[in-house]
Amino acid sequence: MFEEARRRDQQDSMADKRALFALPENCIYLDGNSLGPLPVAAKARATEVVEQQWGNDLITSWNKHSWITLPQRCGEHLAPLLGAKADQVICCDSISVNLFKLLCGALALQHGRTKIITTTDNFPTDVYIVQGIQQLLGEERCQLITVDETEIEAALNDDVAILLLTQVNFRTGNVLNMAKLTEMAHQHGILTVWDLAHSAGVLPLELDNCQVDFAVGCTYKYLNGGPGAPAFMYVAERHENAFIQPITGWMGHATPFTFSSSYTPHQSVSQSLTGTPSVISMSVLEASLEMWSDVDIHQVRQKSIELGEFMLNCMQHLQLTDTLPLASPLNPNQRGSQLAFKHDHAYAICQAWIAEGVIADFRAPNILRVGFAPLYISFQDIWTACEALQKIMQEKTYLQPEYQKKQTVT
Ligand SMILES: Cc1ncc(COP(=O)(O)O)c(C=O)c1O
Ligand SMILES: Nc1c(O)cccc1C(=O)C[C@H](N)C(=O)O
Repeated sequence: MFEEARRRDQQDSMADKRALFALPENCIYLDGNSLGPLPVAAKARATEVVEQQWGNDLITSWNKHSWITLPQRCGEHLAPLLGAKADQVICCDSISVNLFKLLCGALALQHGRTKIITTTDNFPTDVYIVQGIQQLLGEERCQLITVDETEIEAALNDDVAILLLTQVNFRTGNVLNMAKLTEMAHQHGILTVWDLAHSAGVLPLELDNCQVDFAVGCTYKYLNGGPGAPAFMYVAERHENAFIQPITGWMGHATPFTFSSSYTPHQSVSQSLTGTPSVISMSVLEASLEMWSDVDIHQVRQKSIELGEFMLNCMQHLQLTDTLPLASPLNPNQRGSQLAFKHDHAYAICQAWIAEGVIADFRAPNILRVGFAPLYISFQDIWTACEALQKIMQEKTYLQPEYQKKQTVT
């Protein structure tokens, strides 16, 4: 398998992209689906923004370095990756806050319809935000309905206001069919909101072609924007005039610097902004997004699938398949850029793997999760990681007490 890994790395047309990242030595990083590593360009931009722009040019930087248009510029970099025409994507806040804005605004467009359907196994914040809106507006104006991923289609009817779905399940990696579900929702007059946290930067997306209404996503995973990097929002052009988000801050005003005492929404996606952009984070994000200008997302997807399939072959070769059964779909086209394995000691196995220099993550209650970020992960990384895993499983090193101790953030 090692020879095969070496051969595939030699044939990898994306192998040169690894040099764009400041990866630590002796570390195989299989957690870019939670926090992407540091791009070299982002590190340099952080220094420039802090030392030169903030340190030296001070407040003149809003104009001199165009800080004020960072949310729109980051949106422009993202749009092609999302399959969106320009002027529909903007960077701001977090997924959670952006979901609040989109869901409230979309509910208002649905005159009298109150039901928001999402999946029971969605990432919790998506569900919590709907619960919060339900509490704020009362059940007569917002009603949360959660269904199994297999029951989504059956739950769609003319009473439903919004279908809120995460395209790639954060635990299993199962991919929902965006084109089909969006079309089915529209047949019932339902608006769709897609969470692209585990899709952006790794799955080819076609928001415009799929006629998606609204979408959110984060930039700290496969897009390498850094911890807590600003999220993004997509508002389809056809909703631009009618959609009004509820956190009507001055940055969403048509003319913020007239300091008018009454709110006039910006007639563009900029209306989705609320307050001052986090300039340092967003500048770093912009440097990371610039890396994508010559990357073919279809090639990224192809390598992601190959890495996943190669890992499954290695696991089989090393006789790990029975001890670590797959919790992800077997069909690579049906899963995102990750594999999930079930084990009662998944947490401790993950800790023992980290001690061997392989960083993956644990998702409660029993999932060992591995993410594939094709720009910097090699086939040899996968083979080396699997060999380390085999040693841990054979020697049962995960039973050592030091690996059982739970940390705050897993
Ligand atoms: C599907 C999904 N939605 C939302 C979030 C988190 O959103 P936020 O940016 O608000 O922390 C995550 C991960 O943290 C996620 O996996
Ligand atoms: N956003 C995170 C954070 O602030 C701390 C730790 C992890 C995260 C994550 O992104 C978790 C991730 N969405 C997941 O799928 O598990």
